[in-house]
Order: sequence, then C-alpha cells, then structure tokens
Amino acid sequence: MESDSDSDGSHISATPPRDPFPPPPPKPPQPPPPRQVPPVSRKATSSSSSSSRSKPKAHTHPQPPDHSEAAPLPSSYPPPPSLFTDLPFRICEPSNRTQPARCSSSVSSFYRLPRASPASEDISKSECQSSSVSHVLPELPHVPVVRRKPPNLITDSITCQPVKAPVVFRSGGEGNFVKLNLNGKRGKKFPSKYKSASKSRSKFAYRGKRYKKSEANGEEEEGETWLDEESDLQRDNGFISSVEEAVLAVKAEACDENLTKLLSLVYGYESFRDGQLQAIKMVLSGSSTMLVLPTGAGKSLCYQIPAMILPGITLVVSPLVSLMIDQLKHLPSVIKGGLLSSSQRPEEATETLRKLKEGIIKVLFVSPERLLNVEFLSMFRMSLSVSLVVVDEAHCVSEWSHNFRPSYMRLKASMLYSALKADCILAMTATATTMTLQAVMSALEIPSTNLIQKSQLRENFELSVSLGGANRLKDLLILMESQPYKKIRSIIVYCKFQYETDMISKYLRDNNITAKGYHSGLPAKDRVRIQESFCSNKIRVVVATVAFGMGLDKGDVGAVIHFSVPGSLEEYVQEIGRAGRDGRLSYCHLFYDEDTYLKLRSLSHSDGVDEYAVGKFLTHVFSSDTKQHEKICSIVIESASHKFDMKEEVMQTILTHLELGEVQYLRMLPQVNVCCTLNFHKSSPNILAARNIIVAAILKKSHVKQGLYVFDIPTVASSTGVATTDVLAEIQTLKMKGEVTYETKDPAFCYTILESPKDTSSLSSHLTKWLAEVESCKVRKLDIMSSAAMAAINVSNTSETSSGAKQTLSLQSRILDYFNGDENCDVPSKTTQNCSFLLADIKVFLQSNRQAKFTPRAIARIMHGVGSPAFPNSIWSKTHFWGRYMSVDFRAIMEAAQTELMNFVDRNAALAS
Ligand SMILES: Nc1ncnc2c1ncn2[C@@H]1O[C@H](COP(=O)(O)OP(=O)(O)OP(=O)(O)O)[C@@H](O)[C@H]1O
Repeated sequence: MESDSDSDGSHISATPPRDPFPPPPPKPPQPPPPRQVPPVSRKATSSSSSSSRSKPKAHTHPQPPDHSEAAPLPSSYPPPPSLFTDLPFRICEPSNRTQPARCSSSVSSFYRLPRASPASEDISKSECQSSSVSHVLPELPHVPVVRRKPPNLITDSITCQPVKAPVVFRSGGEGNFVKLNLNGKRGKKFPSKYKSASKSRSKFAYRGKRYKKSEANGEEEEGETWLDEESDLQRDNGFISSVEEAVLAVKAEACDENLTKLLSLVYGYESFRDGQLQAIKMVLSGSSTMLVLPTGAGKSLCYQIPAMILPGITLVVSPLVSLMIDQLKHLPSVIKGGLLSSSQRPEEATETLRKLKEGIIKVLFVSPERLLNVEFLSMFRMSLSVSLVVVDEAHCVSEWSHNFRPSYMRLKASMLYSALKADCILAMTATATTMTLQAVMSALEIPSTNLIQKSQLRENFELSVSLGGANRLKDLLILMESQPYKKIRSIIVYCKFQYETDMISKYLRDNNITAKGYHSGLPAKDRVRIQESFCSNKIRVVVATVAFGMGLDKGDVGAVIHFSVPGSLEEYVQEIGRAGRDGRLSYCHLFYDEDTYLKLRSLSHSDGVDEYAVGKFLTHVFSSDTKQHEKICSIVIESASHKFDMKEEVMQTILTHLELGEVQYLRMLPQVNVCCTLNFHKSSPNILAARNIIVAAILKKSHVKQGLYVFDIPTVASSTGVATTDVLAEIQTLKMKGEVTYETKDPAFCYTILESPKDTSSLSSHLTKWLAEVESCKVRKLDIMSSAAMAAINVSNTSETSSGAKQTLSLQSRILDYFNGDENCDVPSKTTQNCSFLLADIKVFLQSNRQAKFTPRAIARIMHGVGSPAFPNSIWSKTHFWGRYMSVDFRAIMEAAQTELMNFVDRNAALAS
C-alpha cells in the first residue's frame, strides 16, 4: 500500500501527521512595513530566539521576538562566484519524484440493484561493465569542477521559455502509456507554455532543428502545424529505423561511441554525464550494480538505455505511485511503458497485465507491494523474462535510511532472482550513507566492486542558514524580497506540517507573491494542477511538505527555502536537489527553529514499541490454528492498532520481519478488506451456489443480517483453497453480471503461518531491540541535521569572510562527511535529561486519569505531545500536560513514568488493603 504521507512515504519514520499539534496555527504576522531593511541574515540575527531557546520549555511559551527593528542585512548578497572554488571535494552535475494512495476501505455497490430475498432459494450461485568494471569509490577529496551558470531569474523569462531544458528533446511530456505516440498529439492536454515545453520534449531528437527554428521565429507553440502529417509519419518511420540501427550497433558492441550515438538520437544529449556510461555498461554486461549519483544527475537514463538493448522486460520498483506515473510520463517515446500498483482499479491492472503478456510493454513500473501478487509472480515464472530489475530510491530497502519502507524489505536479491528470474539488478539512490549502502548492497547481493558512487551533492548550490524565531513568516517574506531571491522565478518553500502550507502560501499571496500550498492531503486533481501551474511558471512559489518534489524535474527552480529544519541530512539533500537541475547557480536557505526541531524529535518516538506490546502482538499473530494447511490468517489493522497501541507501519514492519528475517515464520499475502457484505439480486443464492463453489462457501461461512450475507473473505478463501483476491475477483464478476452487489470493509494484513516461533519471548525481545535501534537512528539523524545547521550559523558568526560562502562550505562538508561514513559520530542532543517538576506532574496526571491504563511509553508520548493509536491526539491533546516536556529526553520521561506508575500501583494497593 503506497503511502501518501507527507513524509514521502517513510514508514518507520516520524511522519508528521496531518495535524499532529492540534492547537490552531499561529496567525500570520502583519506584513512588514514597506522598504524595511531586511533583518534576515545569513547570520543568527534573531537574538530573541536564542534567549527563548535557552530556557527549558516547561510551562510558558516564549514571546515572539520583535523583528520590527531587527538588524539590517548586508545591502547586497555575498557574491556567488567565489563560493565553489576551494572545495575539498568534487561535485557533480545537476533532477526527481511524487505521491500515492491508500487502499480504499470500502467498495460500495449497494442499492443500485433490487434485492433478492435470501429466503426464496433453491440454490444457484473475484535494471559493460567493460568486462571488468572496477569499484568506483567516492571521489573525495578532489579538485572542484567549477561550472558556473548564472541563476534563473525573473528577468530571464523575457528571453527564456519557462521549463525548457537546453535543447533536449527527450520524452513524452504527457506519458508513454504503453502505446508509442508517434503522431505527437499528446501535448494537447497541457495548456500554454507548459504545452510547448511538453511538445518539444515529446518530439524526437532530430526534430530539434525544426523547433529551434520556430523558436527563433517566436512561433514555437505553433511550430508543429507547418509540417504535414505525411512528412511527420515519414520522419517518424525514419527515426524508428535509425533508433533500431543504433540499438543493433550497441548490441553488437556496447562501446562509448555506439552508446553515445544512441543517446544523442533518442534524447538529443551530446554526451553522458559522470557515472552514466559506466552504469549502463555494467548493466549491459549483466552485473548487478549499486548506483549513487546526486539528485538530478540523470539516473533514470541508466536503466532506460539498457531497456532498449536488453531482450527481456525492465522492471522498475518505485516507492510512490505518483513517482511511477511521473517516470512513465518521462520515458522516451521509443520505450513502451506500463504501470502496476496496488492502488489501480482492477480493470487497469488487467489491461496492463494483458499488454505485458502480449509483449507490448518493455519497461514496467511496479510498486513493491505488487510483488506479492500471485498472478503477477506466476506470470513471470511461466512466460515473461526479466532482464533487469531496477530498485529506484534503493535507500528505502534499509531500515538505517531516512525513508525505510517495510515493503522494500521484500526486495531481497534471493526473491528477485528466484521469483522473477531476474538477470540483473540496478539499485539507484541519491541519498545513502555508508551504513545504508552496505545494508542495501547486502540485501540485493551486489558485490562491493559493483558500486558506482559519485559525490552526493551538486556544485551549484549556495547554502545558507539563519535562526528562525517566532517571526519566521516575516523573515521568510523579507528573505523573498531581498536579493537574490527577489528575482528568482521559481521557488519551493518546504515546511513540515500541512497546516503551514496553507498559512504560508496565503501570507505570501497577501504580499503579492503568487504562491500555492501543496501537501498530500489535497485531492490528487488539485496536486496535479498545482504542479502543472508551477511547471508552467504560472505560480512562482509552491509552499509544500515533503510530499512535493519527488518526480519533479523542473530545471529552473532557482531556490529552495526550508521554513523549518528537515528531519535528516538526507531529506535536506533530496529537497534542495529540486533546485538548480538545469545546472545554474541556485540558492537554498534554511530557517532553523528550535520548536520544530523539538517537535520532530518528539515525533521520532511515535513508532517506538515496548517488548510487552510486541510479545502480545506476536501471540495474536500466531494464535490461529496452524494445523489447517495454507489457512489464510488476517489481522484487522484498525482494531489491532488500537489494541496493541502500534501504528500500522510498525505492525507491518514486524510482520515483514517475520517473513523475511532469519527464520521465515509466515508468508505475507495481499492486503484486502476482509469483511464482505453481499446482497443477491437475480438468481437465488442456492442456485448460484450449485454452480459456483465460492458462492457455496460464502453461504456456508456467512451469517445473514437483515437479508444480507456477511462473511470473512480469508475464511471463505481458506475453505475453498483459493486466494483472497480470487474470492474478490469472483464477487466482482458476479456483480458485473448483475447477480450481486457487495460492500467490503476492515482492511487487514493477510498471511499464512509457516512455522510458529518456539520462543516467543526471545523473538519479541529481539524485535524490540531492533525497533529501538531504528528509533534511535531516526533521532540521531535529526540531531545531526540540527548540528550541521547550527554549525553553519556559528561559522557565519565567527568568520570574517563572506558568511554565505562559509555557510555553504560548512554545510557541504558536513553533508559529505555524513554520507561518507561519519554518520555515527556523537552529536550533542538539545534535550535535557531531567526537570524538577516532572515527577510531580506525572503523579498529578496519573491521579487525574485514573480510569486509563498507561504504560511508561504512553505517558512519555503524552508529555511530548505525540498521539498514538490508543492515546489519540483528538482526546489527549486536551490534557494540561500535552507536549509540556518536549525538551526533556523521551527516555528520561519513560523512566520517571515507570517509577511513578509503580508508586501509583503501590499506593492504590495500600489504600485497597
Ligand atoms: N547525459 C545527459 N545530458 C543532459 N541532460 C541529461 C543527461 N542525462 C539526464 N539528463 C537530464 O537530467 C534531468 C534529471 O534526470 P533524472 O530525473 O533521471 O535525475 P535523477 O538522477 O533521477 O534525479 P533525482 O534523484 O533527483 O530524481 C532530466 O531532465 C534528464 O533528461
């Protein structure tokens, strides 16, 4: 199930929920008086914020700092040119991803057909290596390659078209959904300027001249019309034969010359970027490869070109549906693509499967969950050959990454090789630490010699940080009205919480800046519209959560502003990676604010679990009768989540671990809504049952409630020896025939038990320890991010030279050190270990909530203002103690709570006796 969270799908991560901090959003401050000298500095100008910070945040809220007379900014922004000349490392060339959908909780088709009475019934009845590719280690330190293109400014728009890449004619802007689009009509859907960019991209490379010509004449948008369709067709045919020839040449000899010819023909690019050629050759030689290139470096091309050459299918596994859709859209027209995800409608999936079987699809984008699908796997076992499996955003495989996804755990080499019979694996990421890389390469069995790793940061960023206090909104506006931001045409402002996107965008609009808020809670249609408007430069600023950006390949984004501190350096690098993808200098400013840091730190604890709860959960998982062979067990997510006070993602992680750990205890099956209510309309149920064993089983296993048959899908599936999805497919068929209508509810994890653990307590202790390490890793990542931001602020305070350049250097070196092995360094935490009132407050809290059963963890969460399934925000945020001890270490609160809980029990026992 694809996540649609604003955490870009992070599962075990502290995912800011839609409104994790219920108090109403702060009111935007009044716009600053015109011509006010901007106080936002590259330095820590906000004195008030530092003073408020030094105090523990116990009972009072600090007064917002008054910025009305804040210190002036230097009149001009430090000049960029000197910024990148003395770097102790090398930075590469200038790219992207999107969002998802959750499985629907109910399928309703009721009441469209008349009901049949259940009583009248006699029975009737769902990714060359030039043979020896060597280990390419990170090239650090080395001489910087200084490429300096000026930034993208508003004034450029007079001479520049909006989204235009430098004469690159590559893919279909609107997509390559299976059918080749040879007639070039697809740009039609896109309006105005975006349409033109899309059109030009959708054309083949040789057409470049034609478009250049019409652009020069200022007729680009209409350029297509002066070519008649016949010549269009001839050109298309000619193009296809040229590509075929180039492909054959590469097949005969995968040399630089042949590959470059193919590149230029299909994409219109003159040369490969750093790492691309090497990766392509590796893959073509059949060597599984780990590719680490910076954001926007062109990783996609490293599987697209092999896909044209290799005989079988290229399967691309992506974490987010919208990312897949975007990648599909950007496939060059000569590569036929398709998509399979668990959020598709059945008929869409069937259509894609049909095309796959018919060999129409060459590159298939697939969600990891889809790999569970029996039909999907059997199809590969039987007939389809997979030449290459591409694991995009491969860091998701590792629990030590910033964006671990349990479903990615499934992507083990053994599974990919055996179940899919894949010849080769290509794992790609822009953000992986050494520890993450090791975990990914080990899971995917990629030898260390097959690592292609370039610097994980591009050279064209100017990075800066300032302290953000309570007047961050005002600071943001001042920043945006100062140089160079003032003149930048396209800007993304990242914030952490959904309500902030609306608040900030409104504030900017009120101050005459075209801005829109974007987060995963918006309807998909609105998200697409906003992205398109941004891409066509109708909107200058998008204020977004992490949900925006993945899949976004807008070359001219000139600045990325972080309204608050990101959760990790990985997240920061991914987000600034949306800027400067055209290679121009881009500006990235971060407002560091301690409040958000503390909130995020608290949220990092929202996935933590206790051994006791894990033990209870395991007992529940293995409670089914295992004697019945292949019995399908299910756990209804919502009720279990409440019962064990565990988030869905945590339960899923545990289950996946039980399937993929050292011992395979169970086998996971597709997640379905397990409770079905069926209404017969035409034939009587008994008549249907006589001809249909699934209907017969339904009648046997259901109870009738108000004339409707209510049954558990896994039970029916187990009794007939079919998959739950088959039961659903059968019911759907009956519905199409007008026989039934049905409704399903209760999404559940489904699995079959293969072996019950002999020692549940040692298993739960092992799992708890592992989950605790993952939790600490998350907290450490945030602390490292915070420490890097503070170091940059401090360097600008102490340094006499240009603070901008110093800050850039400071952040760059922190980032590169981090990605190259310094991830376990000790970072000071900003939380305190104790607070004199803590014990007393816990005591009062317990006394005033005698009716509830608390664990130390539950109390610590409430004191940190973090809801959980059993102690939701909606109820517990009303307590006086909610979020009051965010500045105190979570574990210290747990220990205090443990002590007080014991005292509490003792006192009650004494009173009772
Ligand atoms: N050899 C090349 N020459 C010029 N442009 C290229 C080349 N290869 C790729 N590009 C362009 O670079 C841009 C980024 O490519 P892509 O989206 O594949 O990046 P990426 O590495 O996947 O980035 P991210 O990790 O941020 O998603 C695209 O517009 C692509 O067409």
